[in-house]
Amino acid sequence: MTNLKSTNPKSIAVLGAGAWGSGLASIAEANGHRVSIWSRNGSYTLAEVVENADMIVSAISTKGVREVATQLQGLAIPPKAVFVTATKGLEPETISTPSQIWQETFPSHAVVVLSGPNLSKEIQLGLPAATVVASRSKDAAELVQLVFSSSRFRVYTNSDPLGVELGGTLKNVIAIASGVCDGLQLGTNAKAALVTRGLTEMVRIGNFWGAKTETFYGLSGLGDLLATCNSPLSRNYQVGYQMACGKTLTEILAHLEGTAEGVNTCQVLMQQAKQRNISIPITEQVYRLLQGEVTPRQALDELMLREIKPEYSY
Ligand SMILES: NC(=O)C1=CN([C@@H]2O[C@H](COP(=O)(O)OP(=O)(O)OC[C@H]3O[C@@H](n4cnc5c(N)ncnc54)[C@H](O)[C@@H]3O)[C@@H](O)[C@H]2O)C=CC1
Ligand SMILES: O=C(CO)COP(=O)(O)O
Repeated sequence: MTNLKSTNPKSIAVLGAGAWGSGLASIAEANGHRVSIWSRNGSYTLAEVVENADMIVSAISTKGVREVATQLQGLAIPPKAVFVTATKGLEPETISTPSQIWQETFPSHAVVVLSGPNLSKEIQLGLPAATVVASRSKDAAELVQLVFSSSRFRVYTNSDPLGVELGGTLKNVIAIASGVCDGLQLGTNAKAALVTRGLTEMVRIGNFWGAKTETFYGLSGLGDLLATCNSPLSRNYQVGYQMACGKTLTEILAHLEGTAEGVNTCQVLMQQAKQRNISIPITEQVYRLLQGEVTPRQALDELMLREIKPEYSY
C-alpha cells in the first residue's frame, strides 16, 4: 500500500473558513501539516497566514476571490508557494474561473484546481470521498495530491484544470434543476434524463471554452453531478427543491446555510449562451425559474415540448 504520509509536513494557508475551507483544513491537519486559516472575521491577518506558506488554499465564494487575490498581491508570498483553488463559480464581469483569477494575479506561481464530489458535511463525518487536483504543473498537482490524500480522501491528479474547474461549476446549475425534479416528485426516469442531458449541456459549454470532453466523464464532472443532484446536503439542490415546493428564491437564500453558486453561474451562462448562440436548454429553464418568469411546472413543459432532435449534436 502507498505510504500516504510520505511528504514532509508543509505550511498550508487556508483562505475562507466556511464549510469547505474548514473541511480542507481538517484533512490537511489530520495528515500532519501545519495549517492556518484566514477569514474576513478571523483573528489573523492575511500577511500572517501566508508568510512562509508552501501552499495557499482558497475556498472563498466566487464573489470574494478577486478582492482577496488583490489584497494578497501586495504581500510577501513565498516564491515557491502553490495556489490551490476549491471555489466552484464564474466571475460575472469577466467570465473568469477562480483559477484564472489566481493565475492572472500570480503569473509566476503554480495554480492547482481541487474539485470533485465533496459534500463537506459528509467529509466532516469522516465518510470516504475522492477528488481531483488539476494543474498545468504536474509537480504542483502531485504535491497537492500528497498533502490531501488519506485513507478517507482519495486524490487523483489531472492535466485539464479548466475541465475540472468547469465540471464543479456547471453542475451546480443542473443540481438546481434536479432539486426541482425531486421537489415536483417527477420520478427516477425523469431524474436520469435530466442528469444525462445536463451532462451533455456541460460538455457543450466546456468544449466551447476549451475543456476536454473526457474530463466531464470523470469525478469532477459526472461524479460531482451525481453527488449534488442526489443529495439534500447540496445547497444548489436545496434551492431547486424548495422552489418546487413553492418558496421564492429570496426566501430560500435568506435561510440557506452557505453559498449556492449555481444561482449566479446560471446568469453568467445565459449571457454567454445568448451572445455566442450555444444551446443550453436546461440552464435556460433554470434561469427563467430563478428570474420568476416561469413556474417549475412550466419549466418542465418547456423542456419536454422542445423540438425533437437527434441525441448527439455537440
Ligand atoms: N460546502 C461544500 O460542500 C463545498 C463547497 N465548494 C465550493 O467552495 C466555495 C465555498 O463554499 P462553502 O465553504 O460551502 O461556502 P461558505 O458560504 O460556507 O463559505 C464561504 C467563505 O467565503 C468567504 N467570503 C465570501 N465573500 C468574501 C469576500 N468578499 N472576501 C473574503 N471572504 C469572503 C466567507 O467569509 C466564507 O469564509 C464555493 O465556491 C463552493 O461552491 C466546493 C466543494 C464542496
Ligand atoms: O460542490 C459541492 C459538492 O461537491 C457542494 O455543493 P453545493 O454547493 O450545492 O452544496
